Amino acid sequence: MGLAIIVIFVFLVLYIAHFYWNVSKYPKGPFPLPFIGNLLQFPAENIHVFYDDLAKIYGPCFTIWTPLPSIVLTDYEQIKDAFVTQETFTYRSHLPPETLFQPHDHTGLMLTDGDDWKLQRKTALKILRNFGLGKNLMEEQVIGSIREMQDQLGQIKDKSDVDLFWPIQLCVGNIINETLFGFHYKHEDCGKFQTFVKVIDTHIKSLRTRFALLVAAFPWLRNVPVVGEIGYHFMRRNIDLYHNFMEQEVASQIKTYNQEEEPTNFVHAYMREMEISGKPGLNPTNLCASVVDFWLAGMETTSNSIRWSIAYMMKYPEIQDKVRKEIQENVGSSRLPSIEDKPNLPYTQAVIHEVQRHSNMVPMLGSHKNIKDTTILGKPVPAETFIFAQLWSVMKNDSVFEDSHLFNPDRYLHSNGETFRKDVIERTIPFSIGKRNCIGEGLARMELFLIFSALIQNYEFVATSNIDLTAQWSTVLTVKPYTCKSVPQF
Ligand code: HEM
Repeated sequence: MGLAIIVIFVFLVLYIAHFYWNVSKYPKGPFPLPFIGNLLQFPAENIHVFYDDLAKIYGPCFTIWTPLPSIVLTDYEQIKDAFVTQETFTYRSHLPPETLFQPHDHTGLMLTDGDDWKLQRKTALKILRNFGLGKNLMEEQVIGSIREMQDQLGQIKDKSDVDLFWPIQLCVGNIINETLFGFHYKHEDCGKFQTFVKVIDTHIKSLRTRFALLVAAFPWLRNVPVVGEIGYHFMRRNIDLYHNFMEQEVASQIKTYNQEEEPTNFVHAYMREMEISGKPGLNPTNLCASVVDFWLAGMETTSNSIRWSIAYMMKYPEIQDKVRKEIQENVGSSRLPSIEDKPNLPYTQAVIHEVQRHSNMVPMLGSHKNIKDTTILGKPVPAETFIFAQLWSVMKNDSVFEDSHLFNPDRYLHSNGETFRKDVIERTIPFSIGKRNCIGEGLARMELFLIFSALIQNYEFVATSNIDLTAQWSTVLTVKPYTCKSVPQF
């Protein structure tokens, strides 16, 4: 008995000594405790605000123990040095809850790294580029989905109390669905779509809880009641519903693939790439995983951005009027705005930038990891450290955004109201920067422009109650639910 106590005591002393020796190798941050790191200091919500406050004490590159060593980056120069300049930070954590995104780790785009990731990313980018070139399939698909949304909005009888949630969600979902599978849901018959939107929503909300962080640090906690259930099993069961659904959709598209025809959806185009390249990494498992990634990464982000933009327009009706005036003068009312109109609508573009900056919707990125010892602007980063890059802090604190708390689209334009301020655009980074930035950025920018300008062209949106722009916290910062009066313009 006495010996056992001595052994445990020695083990604890050695563990604690090793822990603090390890702590000394990282950039300074709040004092961590052995076993639990800084977890007790974590707020239940708004972790990005907690990190932002810590940056005021420890600077823009500090360590937080979750209880795994994680470096938080809160300003542009640090993020640029890590993600643009260095390749080593393109690696992922490969820990839950992020691994739950896929039925199999190391598949698809978001959860792969090294050569596997390069192959998937290169293939997906090639397909998306091909869709955006030539007859511009992508723009056609976006406009087709906008028409479906217009139809849905037009059929709403009581225009004094309109909830835009599902029309926007379906429009964005249909664009991804068209791109991936080549068909879209009719608004009168979209029960299946609504079910998996709810599954994704639940998953995104459960990603950043303390229990999820604990299970990431100590995977054996999955077997402990309550912690394991909330931090792992509940999420696994929920997201499996969605994986099954995606597998079925991909399987039915694979059946319709015809080698003789030019591919018009992602599944067919990927199959074509499988045939042409013969690379073993291009296979049905990675195809399915890439499709899962596109849905997860592309839907909530884009639909939320559009919901935010209408909320801002209701809060600032004079800005909404100015956007509509610009659209009416340059596009008119007989057709929907197109990408060709973009250069003639600088104010509309400035508003979209400012909504993305001010709503600051993706507060911090999914975890990145470096596989080699390195430095970030002189600060040591040992291999296998997790990196949390806070885009939120950049777009709130960077000195280029004067009076950053104000919603002011004019900050993007020179005094002539026509040309853009490159210095301000450069630091507006909602899609992140560098080697692992958003692969859907081009599509997302097209969607934001075409959907937002079509909505403002066709309706005046008037708040029916106070518009509260305080965000709801989850992996993506969402706007509080609102309803509005939608006044048709023609
Ligand atoms: C307003 C809309 C969007 C925003 C703000 C956004 C933002 C981001 C950000 C910040 C990242 C980097 C994540 C990281 O480094 O961990 C990212 C990655 C990604 N995004 Fe987007 N995104 C949007 C729309 C889309 C769309 C429409 C798609 C595809 C249809 C998409 C697909 C992806 C994928 C697959 C990745 C992972 C890339 C990789 O790991 O190499 N996103 N997105």
